Amino acid sequence: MDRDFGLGGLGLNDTPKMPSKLVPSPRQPPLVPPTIRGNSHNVQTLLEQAEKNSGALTIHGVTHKAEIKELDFMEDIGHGSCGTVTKCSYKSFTMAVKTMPRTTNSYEMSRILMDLDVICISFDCPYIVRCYGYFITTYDVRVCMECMATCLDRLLDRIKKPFPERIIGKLSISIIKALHYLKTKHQIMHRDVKPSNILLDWSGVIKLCDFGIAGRLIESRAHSKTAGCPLYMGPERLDPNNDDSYDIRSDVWSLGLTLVELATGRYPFGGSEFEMMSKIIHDEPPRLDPTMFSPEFCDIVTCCLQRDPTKRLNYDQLLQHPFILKHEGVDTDVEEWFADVMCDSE
Ligand SMILES: Nc1ncnc2c1ncn2[C@@H]1O[C@H](COP(=O)(O)OP(=O)(O)OP(=O)(O)O)[C@@H](O)[C@H]1O
Repeated sequence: MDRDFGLGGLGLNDTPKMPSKLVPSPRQPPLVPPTIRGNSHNVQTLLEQAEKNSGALTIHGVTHKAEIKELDFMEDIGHGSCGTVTKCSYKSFTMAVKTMPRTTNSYEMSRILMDLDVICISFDCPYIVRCYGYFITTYDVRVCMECMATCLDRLLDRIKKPFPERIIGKLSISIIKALHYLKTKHQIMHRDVKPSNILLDWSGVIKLCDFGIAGRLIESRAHSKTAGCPLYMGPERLDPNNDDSYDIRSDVWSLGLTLVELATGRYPFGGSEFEMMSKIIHDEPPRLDPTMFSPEFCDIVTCCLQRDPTKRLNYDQLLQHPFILKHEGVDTDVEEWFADVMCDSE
């Protein structure tokens, strides 16, 4: 694979060299706790380590020692809870730059470092948005990424109609492979799978982004209950009576809800946020209408949206599911569909 960032962000190359707790070595068992959270000493140390590679941008295999003033602002892309994303150019090369203000709050800082860490170590996954490098200044952290065309929630908003099943088939493959990669290669779960964290580029390539609240797995389980958007959390993460740990199957639930939202054009629960969360915990999980969708599609959604996490399929099983196998074998032109819907919605 063409590897665009030799920096590997935080001093990482093909093999992570830094003995940092920020970087789990794939060769060791996953057992680095989510160390950086809430521990200001750790956060400071990790930040100092990361600063060593600040300004190294690797584009088309060439590493440039860049300065922030060489980034030319082109336009705003959007804002999230952690920062702002803008389109910039560096020596005529277009990038999306996510700027996150530095803060003295070590939890917030650990989110920024986690986002940076995961995107950097995932350079070899074609289903995760690519990082060219980053800048750490006195005031903020700026992550330079490949510039995608849009995220799926904005696209839904814009086209105001559901995505066709064949497109959902293709994007399911990419997202399941991205999540599977994070789990098997880095022992990480995403914890914030939702349409706004799935990006699409103009050639129809689909990628996962936004790793600020990703969690390290300890003996395959994650422990922080608070991280993530509650509306996409599995019932086991919302239920106050549940113990504090959960596993990748919580991301499988979030994936299932995302598929329903894309297939129907709307988030499946209504009411206030509290009512929606209560429905997730107590009501029957959403299902697709079998008169409108193929049996395989209805089935994969049912397999993801099981109230009992142990009944949900894991990634290996999802990758073997008939819905995924069917769409892997079909030549679907996502690029053409995307160009058409963008044109129709102008
Ligand atoms: N690499 C990228 N290329 C193009 N657009 C991007 C890229 N990364 C993020 N965006 C867009 O920028 C906007 C802000 O993204 P960001 O990840 O900061 O927040 P979010 O995911 O929307 O919200 P939150 O962080 O609260 O979950 C989103 O609309 C997202 O689609």
